[in-house]
Amino acid sequence: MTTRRLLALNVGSSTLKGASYLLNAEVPGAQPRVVERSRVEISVGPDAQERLATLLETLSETAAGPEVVVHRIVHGGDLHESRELDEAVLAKLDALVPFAPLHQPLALAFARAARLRWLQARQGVAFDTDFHASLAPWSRRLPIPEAWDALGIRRYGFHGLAFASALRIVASHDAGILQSRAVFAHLGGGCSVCAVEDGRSRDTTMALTPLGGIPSPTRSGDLDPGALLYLLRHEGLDAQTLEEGLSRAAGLAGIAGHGDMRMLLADPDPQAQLAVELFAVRIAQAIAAMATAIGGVDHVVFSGGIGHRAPGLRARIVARLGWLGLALASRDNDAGAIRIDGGSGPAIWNVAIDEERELAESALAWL
Ligand SMILES: Nc1ncnc2c1ncn2[C@@H]1O[C@H](COP(=O)(O)OP(=O)(O)O)[C@@H](O)[C@H]1O
Ligand SMILES: CC(=O)OP(=O)(O)O
Ligand SMILES: [Mg+2]
Repeated sequence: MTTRRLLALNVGSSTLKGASYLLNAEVPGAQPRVVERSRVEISVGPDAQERLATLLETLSETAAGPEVVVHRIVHGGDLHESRELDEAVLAKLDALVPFAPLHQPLALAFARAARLRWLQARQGVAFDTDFHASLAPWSRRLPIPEAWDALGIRRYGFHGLAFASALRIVASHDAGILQSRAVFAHLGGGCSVCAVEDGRSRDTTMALTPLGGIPSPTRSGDLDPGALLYLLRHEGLDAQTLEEGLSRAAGLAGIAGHGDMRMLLADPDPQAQLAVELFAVRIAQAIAAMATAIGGVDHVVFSGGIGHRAPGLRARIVARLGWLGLALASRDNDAGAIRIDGGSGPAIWNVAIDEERELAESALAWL
C-alpha cells in the first residue's frame, strides 16, 4: 500500500479549520482512499505563519510535514475545478481580491505561507464559486448595463464546498436528492441559500461578493443600492468606511450590537428579538424564492455554525413555510437529528458539513 499525507485548510471569515488525512492506495496509481486523521478549528488572525504554526501544533503534525496541501479559496472567478497552485493561478486569484475582500487576502496569505513552509509539498486550491458554474442564465446575469457585465460583475455564488458537502451527506442517506429539487440554507459566519436541481446549482442568494443576499451575523446582505449612493453622496462616507460598516457592523450586529446567535436567541431585549425575527423571515423568504427558481421543493437542508447548531432558529424559519408543506418533528429538531421533518411534506435535513473532506477529495482530480 502507498500512503501520502494531506492537509486541508479552510480559511473562513471567522474560523480557520484544518484537517489532516492519509491518502491510501492499494497499489501505486490506484484511486486512493481519503482517511481522516485529525482536525482542528481556531480563530483566524492576521499573521498567517503564526496561525499555521498554532494549527499544526494542535494537529500534532509538526514532525512530518504534509506531502499535499489543499486550500479553500472563496472566489475563483472564471476558474473552475480544483487545480494545482502555481504563480499564474496565484496571480489570477490576487486579481479577485476586490470581489471577496474579507476572505481572499487572508486565504492567499495562508497559501503563500504554506508554500514557503513546505517547499516540497504539492499544493492546490478548490473554489467556493465552482459549485455554481451551473447557475441558470437568468441567475448568473445581474440586471445592470451590458458594459458592467463585461467587467465580470455578475452572480458567482459562494459556499460551494459547504453545499457540495451537504449534498454528499444527504445523498448518503437518501440518493433521491440527486434527482430532485432541493434548497440548501448555509448559515455560518456568512449565510447563503441555494437552489439545487438534480444535484446542480441553479440559483443562489450571494452574487458578486460574499456581502450580497440574505443578512449574515455581521454583514448586511442585499440593500437598496440607493442607500449606498445616499451615504456616499450626502453623508460623505468613503468606500472604506462603507465596506467596514456593511461587512463588520451590519446584519445581526447592526441591529442588536453583536452577531452571536446563541446569545440573541436567549435575549428578551426587543432589539435582540428584532434581529432574530428579521434574520428568520429573510431566510424563510429566500428558501421560498429558491423553491420558485426550481419549480418546487422536495428537500430543505440546513448547515453551518448557526444552521446546524441553533434548533430554535430552524423552528422559527420552518414555522413561516408551513404553506409550502414544511413541518418539523420538534423532538428530532431539538435533539439535533440529521432528519428533522414530521414525515408529511418535503424532507428537512440538519447536517454537520465537512468542507475539509471536500477539499481533500478534490485533490484526487489533479494529483
Ligand atoms: N450553538 C450555536 N447556536 C447559534 N449559533 C452558533 C452556535 N455555535 C456557533 N454559532 C455561530 O456560528 C457562526 C460560525 O459558523 P461557521 O459555519 O463555523 O463559520 P465560518 O463561516 O467561519 O465557517 C458564528 O456566527 C457563531 O456565533
Ligand atoms: C463565502 C463566505 O461567506 O464564507 P464564510 O461563511 O466561511 O465566511
Ligand atoms: Mg464557513
